[in-house]
Amino acid sequence: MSLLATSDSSFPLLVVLNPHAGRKQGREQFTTIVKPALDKAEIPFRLIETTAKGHALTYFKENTQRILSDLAQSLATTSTKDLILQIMVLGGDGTVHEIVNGVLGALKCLYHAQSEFQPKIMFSVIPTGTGNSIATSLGIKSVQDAIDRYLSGNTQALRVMTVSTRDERPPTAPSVSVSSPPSPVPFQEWNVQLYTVVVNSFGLHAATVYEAEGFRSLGNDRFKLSALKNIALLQQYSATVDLYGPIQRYDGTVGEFEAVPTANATSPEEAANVLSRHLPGPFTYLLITKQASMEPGFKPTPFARASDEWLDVLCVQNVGRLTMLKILGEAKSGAHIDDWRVQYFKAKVVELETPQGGRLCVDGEFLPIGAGLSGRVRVEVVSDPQVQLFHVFA
Ligand SMILES: Nc1ncnc2c1ncn2[C@@H]1O[C@H](COP(=O)(O)OP(=O)(O)OP(=O)(O)O)[C@@H](O)[C@H]1O
Repeated sequence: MSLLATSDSSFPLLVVLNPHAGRKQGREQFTTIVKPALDKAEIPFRLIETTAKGHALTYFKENTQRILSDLAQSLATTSTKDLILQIMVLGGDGTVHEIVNGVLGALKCLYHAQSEFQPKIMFSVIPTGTGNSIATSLGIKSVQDAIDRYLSGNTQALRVMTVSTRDERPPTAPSVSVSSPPSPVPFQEWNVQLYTVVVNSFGLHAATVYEAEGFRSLGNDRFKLSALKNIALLQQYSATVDLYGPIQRYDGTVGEFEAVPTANATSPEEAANVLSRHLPGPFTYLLITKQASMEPGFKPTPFARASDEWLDVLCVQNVGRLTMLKILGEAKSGAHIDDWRVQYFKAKVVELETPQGGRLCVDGEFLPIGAGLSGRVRVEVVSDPQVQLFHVFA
């Protein structure tokens, strides 16, 4: 998709610079590479430098309506469907996550009044964070590469996931049982807590990200150090996970995803519509993501695509230290998915429930999970066009 048809060259590109991301080199990268490139291309921009955690979230919550109204004025249009707002992010996935949540928080109230309100938000992600999962999954190799892709104008959808918890009303669905998985609980009973663009994780991955914050000065190595520490003290995380479908599972013998077989299916069509799969845990490692790579050289869900409607679910249940080390070692290239102890699914909805509570890592933030059915958490890919506004220069 090219931007040339609908963007307004006089409206400034918003450049959001997180000076704290990665090894704190964002400012330098901006001054030496990004700004000269934008100046050379005569692209006007407005710089927003974040000053603290949560700044980008608050900024976009408070200012998105005004920014879009200024953009509409500059385009002399009344149709919000024509609006394309470009945001260049010098930061990592956490900064993109804050902006997405800020924009959607700002637009929520407009939707009651105006069902047609669907601007497009185009991100240019300049990888100056640590993991840079979005940029790495797109194959972006450097700051210059990201700028070149911005200037070439090709974009693709950046599908958003929701993370929801149950509301306070008493449950109407049957409680979970190992022998018979529950039906998905109707969406009206769920409250969206957060929007997420990269990864939701539980178990070792969540523990690794949680502790890696303390090793920020090490750059990318902070994840390796934290992972090694958590593998040395490896825990199994009690939970049950239900996948709702249709569901596909990667089959290493053919190198493809296949519909999850069911004992009762009488035809391939029926098998393709398997609607649920119950995983009893305990979990060593669980990722629910739309990105193929979490960081350069780490490709846990190699078939994930930011632009499609699938959740990629990587699941390792109840394995020991050596097996986990082997699996993570092979995940550098993506070869781990051929290991029989790794379950790799595609699903539409994932629900997780823990007996004693725990924490879900949501794009680097941490959502506490309550114990039992009332703490059940649900992840799904958004199909609502009023939420699915985001695109990324690819
Ligand atoms: N000026 C600031 N000082 C301190 N923290 C900030 C500042 N601006 C933003 N932050 C916070 O920095 C954190 C890290 O940002 P971000 O996630 O983009 O980088 P990263 O963690 O290095 O990269 P990645 O998420 O790709 O691994 C975010 O939680 C963000 O809220």
